[in-house]
Amino acid sequence: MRFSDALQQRWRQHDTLVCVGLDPDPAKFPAHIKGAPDAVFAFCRAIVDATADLACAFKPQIAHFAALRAEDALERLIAHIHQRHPGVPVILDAKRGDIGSTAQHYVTEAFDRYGADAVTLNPYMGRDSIQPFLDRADKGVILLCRTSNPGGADFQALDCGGVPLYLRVAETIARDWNTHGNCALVTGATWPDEIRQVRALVGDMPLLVPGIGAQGGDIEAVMHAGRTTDGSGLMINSSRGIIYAGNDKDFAIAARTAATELRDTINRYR
Ligand SMILES: O=C(O)c1cc(=O)[nH]c(=O)n1[C@@H]1O[C@H](COP(=O)(O)O)[C@@H](O)[C@H]1O
Repeated sequence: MRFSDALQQRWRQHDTLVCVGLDPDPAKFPAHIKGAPDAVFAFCRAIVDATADLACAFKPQIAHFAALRAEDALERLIAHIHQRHPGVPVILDAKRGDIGSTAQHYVTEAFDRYGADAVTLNPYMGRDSIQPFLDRADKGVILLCRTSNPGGADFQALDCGGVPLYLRVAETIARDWNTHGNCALVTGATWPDEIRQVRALVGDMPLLVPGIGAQGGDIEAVMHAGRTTDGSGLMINSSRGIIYAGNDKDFAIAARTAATELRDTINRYR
């Protein structure tokens, strides 16, 4: 199934805009998992199995696996999600972007090696660096626009002919790059006014919104700024706020409780 169709199905039929971020950090694992063999996979699989019905997508962050030499665990985790929870799309958070010939290898990495349904990319090297991803019409291409971090404005908000650069990025992607309807944008939850401006430019294009929970983003403000007229259009990501909600034997139940609360809070403003 195309990423965009899978996402629509999760929003409509499963009534959730929650994206569960998978950012494994063994220092934060419960003691009984920390010492176990294959701890990264065991931890993430438990979170996935406890939250899949509450998720519009899962978003594993690749550096959290690669830094631990756990790429193999990431491959198996994505295969597990497809097998046990078919229909829940997986966004590989890799923030790639390079010249076209190298980009082709990043395409193979994300979609063929890892089997992801979508990938996060940095569009600031321009269209040719993204084209090989755009050509995979069934896959989601999620482009950094206005990131959640404090330094996000350093370059993204620079004046670009009377308009901040991130709005030029949003406008260009919506107008010129989205010919297959497979683009989405990253707009941080910490900047609701910017989300509102981006939404006004890009119609119903999906927005990935990280920055809820640990980074302090406000759900009500995000929903008012970014929801589409049918009350969807957003993948609201929480990573640490869900996966480290508990740190004892019941950590997966605690993650489920946190994801349920997030879904219900979001749905109050749809
Ligand atoms: O592309 C992303 O996912 C991303 C973009 C952005 O602007 N800000 C941001 O925090 N992220 C990612 O979203 C996740 C946020 O994690 P928490 O702050 O723990 O919810 C991390 O995996 C970040 O790498």
